[in-house]
Amino acid sequence: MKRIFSYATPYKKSVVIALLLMVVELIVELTQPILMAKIIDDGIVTGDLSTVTIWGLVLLGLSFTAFAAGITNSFYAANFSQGVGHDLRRDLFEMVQYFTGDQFQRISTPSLVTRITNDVIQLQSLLFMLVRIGLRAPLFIISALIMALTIDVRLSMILIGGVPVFLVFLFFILMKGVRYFKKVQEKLDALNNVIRQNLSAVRLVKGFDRKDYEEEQFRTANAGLVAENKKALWLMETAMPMVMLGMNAVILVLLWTGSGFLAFGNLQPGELVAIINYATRILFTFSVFTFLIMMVSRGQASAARVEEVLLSSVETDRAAGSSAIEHVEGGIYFSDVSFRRGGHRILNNISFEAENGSTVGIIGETGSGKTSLLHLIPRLYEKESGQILLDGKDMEDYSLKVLRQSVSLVPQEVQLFSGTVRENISWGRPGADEAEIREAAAQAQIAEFIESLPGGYDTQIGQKGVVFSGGQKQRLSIARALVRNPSVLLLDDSTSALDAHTEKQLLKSLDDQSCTVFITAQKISSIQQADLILLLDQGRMAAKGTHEELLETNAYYRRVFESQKEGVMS
Ligand SMILES: Nc1ncnc2c1ncn2[C@@H]1O[C@H](COP(=O)(O)OP(=O)(O)OP(=O)(O)O)[C@@H](O)[C@H]1O
Repeated sequence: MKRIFSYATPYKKSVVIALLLMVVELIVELTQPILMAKIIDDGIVTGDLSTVTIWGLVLLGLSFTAFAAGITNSFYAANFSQGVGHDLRRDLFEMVQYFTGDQFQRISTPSLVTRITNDVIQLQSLLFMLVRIGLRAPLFIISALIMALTIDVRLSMILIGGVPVFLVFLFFILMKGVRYFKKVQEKLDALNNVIRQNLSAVRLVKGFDRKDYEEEQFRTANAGLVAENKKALWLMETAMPMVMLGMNAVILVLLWTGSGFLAFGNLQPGELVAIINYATRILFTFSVFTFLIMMVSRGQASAARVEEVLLSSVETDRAAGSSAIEHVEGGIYFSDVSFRRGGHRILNNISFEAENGSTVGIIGETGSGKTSLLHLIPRLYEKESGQILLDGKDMEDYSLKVLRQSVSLVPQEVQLFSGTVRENISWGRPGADEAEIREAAAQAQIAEFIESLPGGYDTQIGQKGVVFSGGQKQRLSIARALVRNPSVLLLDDSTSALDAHTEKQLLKSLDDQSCTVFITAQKISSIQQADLILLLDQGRMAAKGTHEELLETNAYYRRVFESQKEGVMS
């Protein structure tokens, strides 16, 4: 919670004003029973109507003051809580932009969505209630007890005796509540996960006729959320009546003892009314406390989840580096690099050198570690051991900003955005001019197709526009990477959907680029012309060299090449 509270600093003024107004409300509330006692004892009992009128008017005036203070307090409390919510969402979103692959694996995407939206809303509500009644409730209980003591010590002791019992009970509820609400938020993550998976694979679900299975998954996740919510709410809903029951018992004891004191003339009727009034208000405050405890329980669970993301900054800051190196040429050197994920060694002692401006082909069976190797270059993942040099300097000496501006990755799963073709290409480098966008499209061998569209570069892509084929999408995403003028271009199986002719043209065009190009592929023909070919086998470097060298020295490479050649010819 500490980190969350630090977000209150810019809203100090709102908090201070809200708290001052809360004190006004508190003072009025505390004086009301005393004024009532005065009206009864000095006015009603003695038949003095003018005392009743004067103090009655004072009571009315004070009530209006409390009303105005309450409304204004709400306004400042809202200003404060909404402001903190806004800042939290902003920082969480920014933090996620710097997340490494491992961090995304640790906190899933649906969970991040829940944290940035729902968890922040929980915290906003908690902060609002804290400023509105959070301090007022305990302050009122303490001051009301003191006021009651000034009226009658004997009766007040009965009241004071009941308070610790309630506090222990409420603490127990708080501890249980935090556990329950943590589970509620986890179930919400699980439900979001099911919805996200279903929506992103909606065509697959229809194609495979898996609607019933998906509905069952949703029903289970939905029922899980309801069950945890019920548990948490049941806890809170039983706590409130139990507090009421206890406090009513205390009031009964007060009335019974107080009537005895009245009969013996040891107490004035107004004094008994005032003490009962304080007791009733304390009772009400305890019931508000129960509600507040529910919010604190829920807020604490949410705070822990939000802070987990915010505290990732330590990791991110470390990864971000603080180097002054601004320019990247593109020479890459791997020395004995190993990489581990989910407890498994994915890459083992990989070593190679890619000269600046050269083309490196990476080939190997599915799951051999090609994608993982590429992801180590822009530091989307962190290596376990070994050394990666960029232009002869340790990769970790570069700031993430410079590194990722110089290295362009075209991922295996192509991602286009809603918008025009032009916007999709210039997304790679905002500010790229028309000539640069067209040049990147030409280099990616997609310019001709774009120009054949009725809207040209203004054609809308996606649900409301043209749907591109797999190969067109691949080329568009290569254009998006090329418009950045990268020093290192990483193509992860990005030519797999192209026909042989287009692929050849594209590879030739890439060969003319001055950047270092890494291409992973299943087909040897896609990387045959590379200056260096890396053959991976279960995360190990099985062989490396040019196509001719590998044909000569590596039987496995030769066999694969022959079988692929036959496949093409047959
Ligand atoms: N997040 C992860 N957690 C654990 N293991 C992973 C993770 N991502 C990948 N792996 C494993 O790492 C190995 C290498 O995966 P990688 O995607 O790098 O292979 P690849 O050669 O690119 O495969 P493909 O040709 O199918 O794309 C695989 O065995 C895969 O199961």
